[in-house]
Amino acid sequence: MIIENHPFQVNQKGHLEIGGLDTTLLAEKYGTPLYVYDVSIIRENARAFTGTFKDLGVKGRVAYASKAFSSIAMLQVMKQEGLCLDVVSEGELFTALKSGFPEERIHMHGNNKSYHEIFMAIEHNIGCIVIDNFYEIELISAILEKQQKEIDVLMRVTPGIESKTHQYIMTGNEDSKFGFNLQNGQAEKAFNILHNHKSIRFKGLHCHIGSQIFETDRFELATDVLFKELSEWRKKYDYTPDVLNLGGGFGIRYTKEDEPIPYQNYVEALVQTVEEHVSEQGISMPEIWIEPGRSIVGNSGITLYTIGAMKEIPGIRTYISVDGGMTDNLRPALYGAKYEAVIANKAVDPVTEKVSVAGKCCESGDMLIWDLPVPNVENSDILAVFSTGAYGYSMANHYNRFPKAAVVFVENGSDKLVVQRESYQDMVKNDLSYE
Ligand SMILES: Cc1ncc(COP(=O)(O)O)c(C=O)c1O
Ligand SMILES: N[C@@H](CCCC[NH3+])C(=O)O
Repeated sequence: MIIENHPFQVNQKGHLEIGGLDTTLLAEKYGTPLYVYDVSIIRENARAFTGTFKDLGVKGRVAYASKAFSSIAMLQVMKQEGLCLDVVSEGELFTALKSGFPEERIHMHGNNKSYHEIFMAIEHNIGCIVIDNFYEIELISAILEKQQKEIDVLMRVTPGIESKTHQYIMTGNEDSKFGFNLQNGQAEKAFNILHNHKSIRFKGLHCHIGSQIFETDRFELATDVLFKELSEWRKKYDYTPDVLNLGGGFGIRYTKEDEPIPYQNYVEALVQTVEEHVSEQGISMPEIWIEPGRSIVGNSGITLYTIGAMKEIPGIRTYISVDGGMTDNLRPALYGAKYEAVIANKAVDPVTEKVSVAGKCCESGDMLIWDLPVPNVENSDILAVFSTGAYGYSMANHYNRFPKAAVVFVENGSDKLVVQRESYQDMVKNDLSYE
């Protein structure tokens, strides 16, 4: 039997399966909370993007936004799929290098890159730095001079477009901490510095309008805004871009209210919009780069929890508490994000009640799901929350000194531990005594 809205099945015992394996056995083997990824879904998602560029015969790059989930094993899967990689910090870059990711396929982002981060990126000859601000231009110039090198860069611009998503994850609006503003002339000023720079190879523009976006129209609108500016720069400076990076942000299904469109549609819409502008302006087609994070890993991951305490407040609600919460999934507390879940060991049992799933942190706001329909729930049942593959582990934290959970990859019926569960010893390893 197939689970509604999610790419998983139920086995003959009535247990939820992932990648051909019984989730209750995975929970028993590795403990809970446990993040489990079906790697075949990750590959399928990645190929939906790369395959569309191939089918359209358009030169493109798909850079996995590793902020969605960065670990050595995950980046090795991205490498195997031939993707490029977006990193936003020295830590993400370090992980990429440790995973053996080809340096020339790494792109570096960040709205406040440190001297150190830029130094490391240039030292490792990464493929591209996406410049965000004037201070960064100064830092890069000084480091290139010191290392006697050149580097490819893109310039991040904010097109002044509000995407239809949560306010915290909009990035392309005018009032944004990211990038150079197109409206007030900052972008043109930066362009003049970059275009004429002796050791910066200015390849083009970058724009990312936000995350968890379901329509193609805002992406098309943002592309229109870029071409309006580019048309000016062509007339004034005889400049045409080699590359346009149109960001990530493609939406996935968390609950039945979400209606994601096929990933192919985003690539097709972006390519078509760029082609129209290119032919109108009579210039050559730039390479189109995109940076999906959530859409590559989000629906491939689930989190398994063990249900513990339950509290019924007659006439109000029943709380069931799990052995994780906002420490392994901050999204409900931070964005009011919604999730769906099943009792993994009773995946086909008839629904009898609604319960609300609480985490075990000392915060009333530590609620994972409100009003979840479930069969008769008992202590020690296993709860499986869907679509936790993106921004789960990567935003995990140590509140209340809960150790970070383990991560397991499954593919073709076999399982492999890829991130160990943290120990209490790990938790205190940087603490020093004051006695
Ligand atoms: C610059 C940039 N690129 C790519 C992404 C990836 O976004 P998503 O995970 O929604 O695809 C983000 C996050 O919003 C981002 O800020
Ligand atoms: N962390 C966010 C997305 C941030 C995107 C990065 N700019 C989320 O969970 O939805």
